[in-house]
Amino acid sequence: MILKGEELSFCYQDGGRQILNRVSLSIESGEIVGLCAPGGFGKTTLCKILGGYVEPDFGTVTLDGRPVQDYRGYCPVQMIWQHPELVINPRLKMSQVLAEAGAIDECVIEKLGIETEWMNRYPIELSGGELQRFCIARALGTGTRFLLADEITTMLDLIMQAKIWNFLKEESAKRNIGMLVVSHSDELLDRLCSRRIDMQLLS
Ligand SMILES: Nc1ncnc2c1ncn2[C@@H]1O[C@H](COP(=O)(O)OP(=O)(O)OP(=O)(O)O)[C@@H](O)[C@H]1O
Repeated sequence: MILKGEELSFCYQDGGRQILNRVSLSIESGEIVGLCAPGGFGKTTLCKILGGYVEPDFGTVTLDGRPVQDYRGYCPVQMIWQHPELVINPRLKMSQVLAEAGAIDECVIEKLGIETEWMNRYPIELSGGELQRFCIARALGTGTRFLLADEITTMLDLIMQAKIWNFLKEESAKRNIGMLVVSHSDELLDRLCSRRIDMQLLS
């Protein structure tokens, strides 16, 4: 499969700053691609558009030629956000949060170190790092083909960061999932990615 963004342009308000200007990129199944640029350059915005959360003002996002916005129900392109507390419904118990994603392989839960006891808690009763592990699990439903990982480990300690990236790398290889990894860490991108896209060179 191939996830393609073509000629993407976007600004948040009419007449506001142009965040994306005819940006094109593509990611193939099983590839791990780094995305870098200075803060505020538009990395999160690009991910939101690639994941179908926000419509571009111009341009298209397709998955094997089919517009990503056309997917109803579970979208094969899943985004993991930088701030887990902002994307989890505070009124749901963690077991219900996971149920929203449909089928998730039991070994995903296990490898992320999610403890059974946490399932019965509300989001406010978990640490940021514990919550982020639920968000990663939720993004790895069996229908996921591409993952957009937007600075997902900044709130985790170094040991947990290493565990999560090793796990995601394995999962990407095992399930042929394509991944776009947004990070300010050159070291992480060097270690993980087969190529890197510098957004400053895209438009
Ligand atoms: N909902 C919004 N409304 C208006 N402007 C926004 C909105 N979201 C982001 N912006 C602006 O768009 C620009 C790009 O933001 P974005 O979050 O995509 O950048 P980023 O490269 O991911 O930044 P960082 O590395 O700091 O996370 C920033 O100037 C930001 O202030």
